[in-house]
Amino acid sequence: MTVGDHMTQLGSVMASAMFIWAIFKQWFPEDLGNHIEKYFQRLVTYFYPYITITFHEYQGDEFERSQAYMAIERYLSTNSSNCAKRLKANVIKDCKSVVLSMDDYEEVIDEFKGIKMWWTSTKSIPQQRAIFSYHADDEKRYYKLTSHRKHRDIVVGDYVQHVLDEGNAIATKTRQRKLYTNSKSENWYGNKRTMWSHIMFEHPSTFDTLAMDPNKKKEILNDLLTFSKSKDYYKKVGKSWKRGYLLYGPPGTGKSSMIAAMANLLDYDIYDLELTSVNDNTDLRKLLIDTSSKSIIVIEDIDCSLDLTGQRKKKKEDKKPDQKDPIRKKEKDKNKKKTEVTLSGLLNFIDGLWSACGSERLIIFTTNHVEKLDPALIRRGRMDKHIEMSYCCFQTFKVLAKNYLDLESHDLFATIDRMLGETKMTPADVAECLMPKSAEEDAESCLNELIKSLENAKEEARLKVVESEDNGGQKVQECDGSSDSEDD
Ligand SMILES: Nc1ncnc2c1ncn2[C@@H]1O[C@H](COP(=O)(O)OP(=O)(O)OP(=O)(O)O)[C@@H](O)[C@H]1O
Ligand SMILES: [Mg+2]
Repeated sequence: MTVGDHMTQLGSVMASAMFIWAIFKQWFPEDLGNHIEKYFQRLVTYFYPYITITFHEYQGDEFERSQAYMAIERYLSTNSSNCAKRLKANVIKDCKSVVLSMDDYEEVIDEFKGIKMWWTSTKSIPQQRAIFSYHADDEKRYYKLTSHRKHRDIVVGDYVQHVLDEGNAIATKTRQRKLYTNSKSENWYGNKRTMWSHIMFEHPSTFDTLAMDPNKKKEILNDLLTFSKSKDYYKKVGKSWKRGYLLYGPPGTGKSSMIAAMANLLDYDIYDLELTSVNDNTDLRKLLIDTSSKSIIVIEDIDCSLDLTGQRKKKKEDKKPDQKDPIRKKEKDKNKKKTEVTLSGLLNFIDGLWSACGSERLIIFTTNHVEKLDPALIRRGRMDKHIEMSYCCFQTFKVLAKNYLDLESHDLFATIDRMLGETKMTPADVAECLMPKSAEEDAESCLNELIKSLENAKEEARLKVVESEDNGGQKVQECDGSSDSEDD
């Protein structure tokens, strides 16, 4: 008879004895019954030569699945698929791969340093179902590890750690990156699980496809790689392991593409934080606590999200209509009424005590108007690196030409070089010109289209200057003639 059979038989004898005792217990006074049960348990433990450890899927009132449970699940999924007879299939990565794990009540045997370990996956179903529960179901799953008592130290110490480490290593290898976004505070219904919703993150942008000055690109790349390897350094200097980036520049210069490239480089998740959906500073803190390590927390268009900019500035500035971006202004006004997140709340989110929960995180703000931001928000230490994403220069164009047309040089490059120096055009607009619109369009016609667009942009810019000069002249005359003009 194997140890496994022995354990099963002994286990069932003990279980039967416990069952019989449960029937008899009701005939005893409560105190006496509890007393007998205590000694009975001790007796069972004395004769039962095994130790059993359970790992529950949810611990206490936590909404999140236990990290240990998930690590064991992954560890056993590599192990159990060979031995277990009943398996659960979990389809991942757009139905491209299947992860198998032990089905409920299935048992597998693992071996560690010559010692046998029995794993069972079990679930308990509550007698009374909750009328309303946040969990998808009320069944409580757990893994039970059983081994011989004489190996207790190895099981509790080395083996459990080995399983958790292996499980986490498998997670890193098979990790699917996610793009999270926060739902409106009023839709959380007190349930942590509804705070962030996510989709799989599969953005194709990389540092190779990102068009910008190669030296600047290399500097950012090194900065990111150094950060990701600096766990010990941050600990040594007493800083939490996080780094802030401010990406600024006109629309279409590659700020969002840069964030995607960063996530792809470091294999991080992205939390796209929509500040206007957050009710107040308390909710902001809850969201922060619920983000994982190895992630990028992004607040796009920070100047439009909240009135974070005007608090320390003159009121007069606020009263001016946002003529440049009326849609964003309207949105901003609408949202300002709903959210009570303040600048100090946001600063606390970035580098207050709460920000130290979790580690290995990037916090990125993007803006089209860096000059509008409160200096406190972007000072070094909060936003450690300020990166300007600007209009297309010749270096940027060369990366786009290589990516979009497979061209490293061409006779027309010299003309484009000269024209880019004279005209402001975003990489997004340049990329649009370089993209062939039909099968007949070859590289040269794309370059010619770009030259035409650059000529048009130059002419438009010239007309704007003439127009503004005319308006300026007119305004001076108006000011001379009237004392109650708007600017006064
Ligand atoms: N530097 C760049 N390198 C490569 N592609 C770029 C770059 N800038 C813009 N693009 C192209 O233009 C599109 C728009 O760029 P992106 O969304 O990154 O701009 P943005 O700076 O985030 O704009 P906004 O300020 O409006 O959010 C991208 O999908 C990409 O195809
Ligand atoms: Mg963007």
